[in-house]
Amino acid sequence: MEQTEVMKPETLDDLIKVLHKIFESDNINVEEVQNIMEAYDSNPQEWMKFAKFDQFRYTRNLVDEGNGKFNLMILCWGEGHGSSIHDHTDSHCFMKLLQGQLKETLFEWPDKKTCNMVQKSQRILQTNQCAYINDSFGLHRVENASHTECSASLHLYSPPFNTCQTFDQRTGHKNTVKMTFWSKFGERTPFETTVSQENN
Ligand SMILES: N[C@@H](CS(=O)O)C(=O)O
Ligand SMILES: [Fe+2]
Repeated sequence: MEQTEVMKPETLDDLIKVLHKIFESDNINVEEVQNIMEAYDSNPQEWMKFAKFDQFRYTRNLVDEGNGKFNLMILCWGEGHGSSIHDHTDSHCFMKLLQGQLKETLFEWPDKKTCNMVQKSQRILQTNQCAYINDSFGLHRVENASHTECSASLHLYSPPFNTCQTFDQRTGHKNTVKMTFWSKFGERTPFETTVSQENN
């Protein structure tokens, strides 16, 4: 597939503009998106207004709805916060570190007969790095393993989705959970719509 030359987005707004352009097409070049997201140098001044932390669990903060083609959000991870093992509902998932580090652990889909969860690999993502996953790669769990620093990550999901499956590491049993936003466009989401968040 043709890849337009990688230009460097100078700001988060710039990055969002480029992403809109790329996602006008129905054929997504994963490497191109990954390169563009990685090329943006995280500047906390530009994304601070979206980054709302919670004391107890990681938060999902919607930044842009990508003309219906993608959801762009900032996830805020306090010390020790992590997600459960989960899938990505057949979507593309790009995850760029804006601040701190995150540990990503990959798992195979549970064995149909034994329900065993097999760990495939583990890596530490550094600031500005952009990782990619979809369901064909397997499942993952993401954690801020630091006890002293918080982390923030920019996630792009295409197409957008609002439920996923989570898996119990010991039994391989799965649950469908609703995913909600802690804030949208910098404004805290009203309480009623956030109580069912369960993916952490
Ligand atoms: N996929 C997760 C975050 S992560 O652990 O990759 C979510 O959207 O909440
Ligand atoms: Fe994920």
